[in-house]
Amino acid sequence: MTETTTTTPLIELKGIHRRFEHRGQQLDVLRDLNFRIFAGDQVAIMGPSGAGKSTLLQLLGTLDAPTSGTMLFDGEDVFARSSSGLARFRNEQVGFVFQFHHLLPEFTALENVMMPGLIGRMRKGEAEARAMELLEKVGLKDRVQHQPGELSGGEQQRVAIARALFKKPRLLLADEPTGNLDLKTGAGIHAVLRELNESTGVTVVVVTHDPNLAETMPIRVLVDQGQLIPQIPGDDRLKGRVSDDLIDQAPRDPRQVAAVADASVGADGVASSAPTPHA
Ligand SMILES: Nc1ncnc2c1ncn2[C@@H]1O[C@H](COP(=O)(O)OP(=O)(O)OP(=O)(O)O)[C@@H](O)[C@H]1O
Repeated sequence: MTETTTTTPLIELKGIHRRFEHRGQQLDVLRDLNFRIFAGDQVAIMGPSGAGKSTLLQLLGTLDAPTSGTMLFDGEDVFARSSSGLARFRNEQVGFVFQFHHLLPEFTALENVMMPGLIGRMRKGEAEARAMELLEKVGLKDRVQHQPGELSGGEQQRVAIARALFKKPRLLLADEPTGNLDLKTGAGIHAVLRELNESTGVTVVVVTHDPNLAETMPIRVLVDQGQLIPQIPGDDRLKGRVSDDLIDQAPRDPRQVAAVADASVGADGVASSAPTPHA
């Protein structure tokens, strides 16, 4: 579904900076990050552990806010909203899928998927019909009455994807959705995400460690030194999405980045100095 376009981006990140402060130390995870995502894009975000992938995804989903910078969603400065306005934004526009599916174990697949509708006071019949349609789309028509414990890991993740799409969000964010799965099952999950992107037009952004899975997504970016650069230097598909001077930038040796990130983790397992220290 991805193509270079001149229309208004669905999301525009402008000069995003995210600094964490921990025990008096500052950690600048994202630094002057600029990126555009267009409606219908399929984006893979890669980068070594600690580079800031989850931080970026959390910002895209407004679960976290930048220290400075702007995020426009369909032209609107979303972080200018009140906290209830942000909650409404998330509820209406964003679906989340995480590494661990967070399904309710005592409910069936169907009930899990229709839960957002029931919470939102949708009529039961309507919620059920929508959930059935989504479960069919993710290939689980024959598993609707199974509880999560009676489903495989890949099937559970498909249920989580169906649930994330229940409210017809325009943006689907997935943080390592295959991190807990073997390669073949993970490939199946990426295929489902691509099919849903193509059939519903939902914009998909996936964080993944796995280069094989990332390769199935047309837009591939790397978090490197707090910015987003193409995974493949010179990748024309990034035109209009990252600034021209970053398009040809080659990533640093990932082992170097990982080594710096590891060095930033203190004995308590929490980052205590910056992978990209603030001068
Ligand atoms: N709330 C926080 N307070 C302090 N430091 C934080 C906080 N959240 C994240 N960090 C630090 O920010 C850095 C980036 O974290 P993030 O989770 O975004 O990395 P990641 O690229 O997703 O890593 P991984 O692949 O291991 O999940 C890490 O060094 C982390 O310790």
